[in-house]
Amino acid sequence: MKRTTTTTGTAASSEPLVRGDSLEKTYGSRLPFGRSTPVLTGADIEVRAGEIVGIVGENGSGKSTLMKILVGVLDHDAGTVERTGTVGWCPQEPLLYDRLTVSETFRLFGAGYGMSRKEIDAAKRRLADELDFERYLDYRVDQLSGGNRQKVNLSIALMHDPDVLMLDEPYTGFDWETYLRFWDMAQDLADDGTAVVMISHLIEERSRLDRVFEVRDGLVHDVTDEETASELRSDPEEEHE
Ligand SMILES: Nc1ncnc2c1ncn2[C@@H]1O[C@H](COP(=O)(O)OP(=O)(O)OP(=O)(O)O)[C@@H](O)[C@H]1O
Repeated sequence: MKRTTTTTGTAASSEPLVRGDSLEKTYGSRLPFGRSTPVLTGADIEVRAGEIVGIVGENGSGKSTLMKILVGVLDHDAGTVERTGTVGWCPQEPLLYDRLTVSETFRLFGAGYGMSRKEIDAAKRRLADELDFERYLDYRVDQLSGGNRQKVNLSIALMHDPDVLMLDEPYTGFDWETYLRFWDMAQDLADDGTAVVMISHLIEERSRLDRVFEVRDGLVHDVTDEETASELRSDPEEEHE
């Protein structure tokens, strides 16, 4: 099974790696005669190499829908998506097989990514060390705690060193230390030229994001400058100046 979506071409620094233009998506009703739900009505977004981009917005505004369309796992009704390079996706709900062990999970996804046995093993050791789950490598996925399952979910998205990393609230269930380690990893990846796109709900982490896009009323708004302005407004030191 493959989680990557690949097109030809390599990522030059600060070139757009993912671009969505005029994206539209309406979900059909789950009930007969029920109402359909228009979610995106002409959304534009561009993500460049080496930046950490946050996608924010109210519950139900369409953040996950937008991300799934950019990853390529959900069809859109209109508009275009362009991707360059490989994509890693960490969905909100882990898409893991309960009956496989953690090591077997790495082997399965690594094979899907086209990695050699040696590369898979190296990635597994590195990520298990960084996210501190070495002692669970022989556990079955259904025996893991929620936080450890999420660590595996994130590692699977990262293991093939993708050019673009799409993360849907990747730290749900992480303890504080793991959360901080996660951010170090995200920063290191961005420093190496990976484009990191993250759905975020935490005001606290806005300062870690290079750009912030808000999904609102079916569109994507670049609110980076508004965020910076509101941060300055709420900075007590600024107020005393
Ligand atoms: N498969 C589906 N079928 C029908 N409606 C859906 C489906 N998936 C999502 N929706 C609806 O589309 C809207 C956007 O959902 P989405 O999950 O993209 O929002 P979100 O911004 O990621 O929300 P949250 O912050 O709660 O995770 C919601 O009204 C949701 O109920």
